[in-house]
Amino acid sequence: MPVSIHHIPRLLGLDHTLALMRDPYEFISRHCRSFGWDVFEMRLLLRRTLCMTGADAAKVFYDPTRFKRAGAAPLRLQESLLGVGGVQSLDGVEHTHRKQMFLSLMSSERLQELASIMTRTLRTGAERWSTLDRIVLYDELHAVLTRSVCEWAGVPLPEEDVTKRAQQLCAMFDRAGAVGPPHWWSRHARNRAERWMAEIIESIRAGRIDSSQHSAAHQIASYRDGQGQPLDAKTAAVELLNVLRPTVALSVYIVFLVHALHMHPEYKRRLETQDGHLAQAFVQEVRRFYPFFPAVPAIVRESFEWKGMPFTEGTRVLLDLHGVNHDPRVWKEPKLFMPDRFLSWQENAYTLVPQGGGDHLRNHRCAGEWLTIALMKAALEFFVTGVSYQLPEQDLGIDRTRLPALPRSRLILSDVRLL
Ligand code: HEM
Repeated sequence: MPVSIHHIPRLLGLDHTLALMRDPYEFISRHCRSFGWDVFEMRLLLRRTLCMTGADAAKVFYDPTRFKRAGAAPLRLQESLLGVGGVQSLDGVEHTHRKQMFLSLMSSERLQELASIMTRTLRTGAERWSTLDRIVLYDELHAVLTRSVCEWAGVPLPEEDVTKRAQQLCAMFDRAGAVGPPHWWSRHARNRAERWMAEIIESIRAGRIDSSQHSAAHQIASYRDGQGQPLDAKTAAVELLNVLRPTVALSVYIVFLVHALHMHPEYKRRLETQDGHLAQAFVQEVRRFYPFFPAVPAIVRESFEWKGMPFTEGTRVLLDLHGVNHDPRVWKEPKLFMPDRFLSWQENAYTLVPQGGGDHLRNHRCAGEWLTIALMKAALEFFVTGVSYQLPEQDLGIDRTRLPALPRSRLILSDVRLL
């Protein structure tokens, strides 16, 4: 029996876009708490929008019979973060077919291969860092991850282009949520990067680049859809960027790993001596605890009612990913950083959703989640046993008004020494 409510929880006012942008991580859960309900209505970009939080909401949100993704992402995010025509915007069999291609890149051997490349590249980076007074880790990681993922994905990257390409890949996720000039730079960066990727795809197809058959570039260039058709070069470029861009975005999580090690030195000591269970638990808690991707959008496919709220066909809906990860009904002391909670955790596709929920193939859950965990574990090992460093005086407070959130200092390291 659906629960009925007499008054629809609704935010008063013409539009709430600015309020959401000012407080992207807490906005939805704060209002759900004040309404005492898991869903409320507001206006976003002048459209009626429903915001939902909690594990039950995640279960409904990831039911593809109720929601679709075509037309869900606002144009400004397509022009910067996502691109047009990528897997994020597909539904049904077309989505599953293309998603399968992404998931086929994620065998455990391939994940370990990228983890080894990244560790090697981190060591080379740290050799240079050891000659400098101090470094800003967030900025340095962009080049490390760009080099690593290009090598792994079969994308040739001349040394003289590393800085430029790293800046372009970073701008797509680091400035996408901004307004004004930083957002325009993000769009410009996407245009340049898509042209670069389209050239790579065409060169592979013409046999001018001999990339490994297993590489992401080769797989995307030779992908055929359900009708046996290849992707046009622009869409293939968007999909190759769907591998490169988020891998460089791991710089955010690696900064948070080092931040967490600094704030909780007892874990550093335990990680030096304990087996992989604690490393896995530490990585999971970093993904749960720190703010990264605040919410995801979808569109109601056919009208239905949930918790007394009418979900009318065509309405935009936001699922509060950060709020689900901090829901006190599921997580004891959600605002405390406690990796031990994951030592006995039962895997659940709807309570821990930093990279989306549900099923990786059938739903839009992040295609790179296993890769993210593998690279975070490799980075954790490097910063625990591979290198020593100091954190000089700096502002380590997390700026939650920017997207993605980051320590205000972007994490400054000094006295770096390879061990
Ligand atoms: C850096 C950490 C990462 C975070 C926080 C993250 C987060 C997310 C989120 C929230 C979604 C959307 C889920 C949804 O729409 O329901 C997503 C989708 C996706 N992610 Fe990630 N991601 C990360 C890393 C990666 C990596 C490393 C890759 C690839 C190598 C990747 C590839 C994708 C793709 C292709 C999709 C679209 C999936 C689909 O629409 O079916 N992500 N990610």
